[in-house]
Amino acid sequence: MNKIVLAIGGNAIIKEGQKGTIEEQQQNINESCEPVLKLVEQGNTVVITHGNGPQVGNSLIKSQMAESVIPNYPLDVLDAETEGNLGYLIQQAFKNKMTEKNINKTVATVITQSVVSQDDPAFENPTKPIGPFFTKEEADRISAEENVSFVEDSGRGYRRVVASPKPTRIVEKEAIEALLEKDITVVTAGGGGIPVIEENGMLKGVEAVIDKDFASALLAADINADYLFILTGVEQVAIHFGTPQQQNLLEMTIDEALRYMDEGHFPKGSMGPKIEAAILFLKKGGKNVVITSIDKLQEALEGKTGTRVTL
Ligand SMILES: Nc1ncnc2c1ncn2[C@@H]1O[C@H](COP(=O)(O)OP(=O)(O)O)[C@@H](O)[C@H]1O
Ligand SMILES: NC(=O)OP(=O)(O)O
Repeated sequence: MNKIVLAIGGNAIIKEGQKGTIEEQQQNINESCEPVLKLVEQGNTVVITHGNGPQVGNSLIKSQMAESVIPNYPLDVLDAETEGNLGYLIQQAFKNKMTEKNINKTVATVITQSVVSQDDPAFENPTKPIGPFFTKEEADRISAEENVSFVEDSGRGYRRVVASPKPTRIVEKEAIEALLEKDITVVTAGGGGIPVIEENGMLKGVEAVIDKDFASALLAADINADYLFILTGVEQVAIHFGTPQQQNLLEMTIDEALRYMDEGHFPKGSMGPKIEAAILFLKKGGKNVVITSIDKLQEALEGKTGTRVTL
């Protein structure tokens, strides 16, 4: 049977147009359980990673709005908060579904730290969209008042952007492997893990949000996963996305992917990192990487849909 890493986008947990209440997030996570549990029932070892873009952006707004009464928290601590609270919601939803189906397994969340380089140029060039979507007028007003940057996000509106350095090491990798050896379903690398730098061998949090696709690719390669599924809002990656010329892709080689990237088909804050993460996984020795939506997981595993990136 296979070891499968499933990376679930933060935008699948708070969907476009939703405010992000806990009930909405629980409902969305519940909907994700069925296809994932099917993999567990088939005997696969499953690792669930997830995004935190909408959630950590919301936490940042909450923290800033409450600043006059309680201390503001740095972004790494907010990353940790979202990794904890989403981990809780995910492990509870999966455990309940397993109980319903008489699957006697433990689900556990591992809070992870992801080491990044202090010199990563991403600190000077914020690209990671977080939080809610705003109109252009709202984004212009907020950026003038608060000195924060916004980008247009795949035709869905404007979102605040923060630095997103590349993870180089998952500190808690051995803990994850130990749980997998005990056949425990692991939820981990949430929000890409908490960004930390190493100074004289010591770890220290830094203010950023790691792309969970990169952290998932790194983790999947490090634990020798057979499959990395990058699950997002679309069934397949496309060129000319969102235009009348849109063409969905069942497969593309790394060279084709890099050419499409150069031609601007994969935006930096959305599809771009997924493609780069897929390439990273393959270059680190990974074999199978597919980008698709969670409801198409089984069909994608059978090669019928999704977009497979190949060497
Ligand atoms: N070339 C493309 N092909 C398919 N989807 C694309 C493309 N370019 C941008 N997108 C958009 O990017 C989204 C994935 O990015 P995002 O929602 O930020 O990821 P996540 O699911 O990790 O939160 C897709 O749902 C789609 O709306
Ligand atoms: N941290 C992260 O990659 O979050 P999203 O998947 O929500 O963008």
